[in-house]
Amino acid sequence: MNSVARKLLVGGNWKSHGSLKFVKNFANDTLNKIVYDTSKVEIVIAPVSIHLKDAQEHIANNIHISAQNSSAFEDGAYTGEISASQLANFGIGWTILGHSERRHILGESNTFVASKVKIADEYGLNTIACIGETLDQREAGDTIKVCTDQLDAIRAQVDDWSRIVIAYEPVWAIGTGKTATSEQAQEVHEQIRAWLNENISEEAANNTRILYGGSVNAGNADELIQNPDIDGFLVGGASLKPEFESIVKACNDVSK
Ligand SMILES: O=C(CO)COP(=O)(O)O
Repeated sequence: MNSVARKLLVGGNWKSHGSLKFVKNFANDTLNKIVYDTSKVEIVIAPVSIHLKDAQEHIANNIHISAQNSSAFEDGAYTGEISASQLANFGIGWTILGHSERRHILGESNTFVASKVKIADEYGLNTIACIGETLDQREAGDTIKVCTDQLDAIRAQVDDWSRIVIAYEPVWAIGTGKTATSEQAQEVHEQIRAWLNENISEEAANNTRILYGGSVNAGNADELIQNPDIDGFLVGGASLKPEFESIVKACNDVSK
């Protein structure tokens, strides 16, 4: 594989947090003031869906707005769902799919997640596809198998990987304060890239961003981003705080 410069990506997954006041204040006080090189770093912020319009209105600074989910179905009789076509129509260019909270709390299967990625791709949305193992799976030595099974399910339905960003989020590191060590994260990212090379294409392996997520904060971002296969972060808790700026800065300042 050639080494190519991939644009780094910092995603803020706000989960089911925030209010309209928070969206406006955080946009004005933090997000819109972040100084970064847009040729090097991309920022994507994902508020809850009823805050998307306000996020579009208040968040500037070349920051993309993302949904936190999109439907596995087209428009139709699917109560409570928001379709990829409706998001695209609303001017939303990104969606987060397969987050472990949806896989584990809401029971989304690998195949169901893959159906969502397929439809999102058909409507031109960029997808941050989340994968990752539980602690039990890691301790059983199944980390790579779990991750590649999740990726295989997407591969079975999606040919074009150019709009897919992968987020490796070990479930045991999410919201726990336990970050994967730099070595643990790099090891998995390297194997995900090797999977892309073998199963999608060399081009996909070279170009696909692989983000790390799980207790990323201002204190560990500098070290994690030094790794050759870590192309940015998907940040939960720290993306709701002013320290998000330092995480973007860590990506902006790294030389790879
Ligand atoms: O789930 C995550 C991002 O999608 C990570 O959450 P935390 O950064 O809060 O651990």
